[in-house]
Amino acid sequence: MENFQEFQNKYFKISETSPSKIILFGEHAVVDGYPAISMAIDLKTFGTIKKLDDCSENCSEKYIKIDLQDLNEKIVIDISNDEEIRNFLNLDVNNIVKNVKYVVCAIKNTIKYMINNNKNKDIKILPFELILHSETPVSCGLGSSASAVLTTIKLVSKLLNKNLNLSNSEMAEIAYSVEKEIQGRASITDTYTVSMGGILEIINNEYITDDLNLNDNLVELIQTCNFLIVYVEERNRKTAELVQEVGNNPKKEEIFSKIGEIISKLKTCKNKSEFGNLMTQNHNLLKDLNISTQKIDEVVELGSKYGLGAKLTGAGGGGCAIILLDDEELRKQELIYNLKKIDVMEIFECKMYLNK
Ligand SMILES: Nc1ncnc2c1ncn2[C@@H]1O[C@H](COP(=O)(O)OP(=O)(O)O)[C@@H](O)[C@H]1O
Ligand SMILES: C[C@@](O)(CCOP(=O)(O)O)CC(=O)O
Ligand SMILES: [Mg+2]
Repeated sequence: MENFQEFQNKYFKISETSPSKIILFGEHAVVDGYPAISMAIDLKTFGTIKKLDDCSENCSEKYIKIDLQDLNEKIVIDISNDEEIRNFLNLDVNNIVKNVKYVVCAIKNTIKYMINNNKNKDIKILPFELILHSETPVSCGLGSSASAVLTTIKLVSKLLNKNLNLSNSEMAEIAYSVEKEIQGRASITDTYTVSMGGILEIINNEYITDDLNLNDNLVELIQTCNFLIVYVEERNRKTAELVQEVGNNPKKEEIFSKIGEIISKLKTCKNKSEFGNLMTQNHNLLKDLNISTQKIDEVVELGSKYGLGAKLTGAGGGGCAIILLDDEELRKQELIYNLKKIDVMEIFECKMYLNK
């Protein structure tokens, strides 16, 4: 009969969750160093990991198994010998055609980080099975990529060394390395927001949290705001493509600096009406960047009519919009009624996520 240690090794199962995010101001411009304001939200990715039977040293077949339920994809990575492991750690994930690249890259970069930072000198890459599921709709501007990546990093680092407690900023650093590797051009916004929780300001690709001098008045104002998240329509392009396209837009500097000016005005913004107005102004600049769609514009119009302002959130090209709600319940009901009339995909109440 197996002893307790053997039993634990065999069935050791770890579960983790991570939030997703909205960008209140500054998407795309933030990739070029302009400021952005983001907030972690309570729509989560869940994951679980367990060791697979680690057959004897001479065993010729060892695998990492990944089950990505939302993508309907199952993947197997061969780690049977040193050469297979080396190949995996040197893998160019952008050669993978399927959408599994974020999670595969997260596993690869976590293992590399642990090896390079000597957190676990004799790190043994054990066969394991990882399962992910997200309540955040995938690829629609709510940072599902960052959320799936962070959940994977938490699980893999814990499984490979259960005494190792990577800090939130270490995990954010690994998560950012993944988004950068896949997007090419990427800011730290999504990965740091889901890792740190709360409200963040990003400037020059560095972050300021609300306990690190982020403008108090602004944080207080945002905390009194009620946002609605509207999943307007499916996005047919990934963030990576949209970011490249915007990067080649000849008007981008002019538009980004106007987005920067909106964020400066935010610092002296006194009330929700002004805040909502600035959101709509930010949206109009994203429209000029050609990343909005007719249906998102319709939702933004409804958001400005029945709420206090609205904009698309994330990379655009479809996906989600956020609306700042009027405090009057009747206006909210009118808004929801009109959103349903134009057949939006889903409506979420927006709750801020704070890291305990
Ligand atoms: N639940 C998930 N499980 C596995 N991979 C996911 C999940 N959610 C997102 N991803 C990965 O992230 C990609 C979408 O990322 P991206 O285009 O940046 O959209 P988003 O705006 O949601 O971050 C998916 O194609 C997939 O590779
Ligand atoms: C467009 C961008 O500013 C945010 C992308 O967010 P999402 O992947 O669409 O959730 C890109 C980035 O900051 O790296
Ligand atoms: Mg993303």
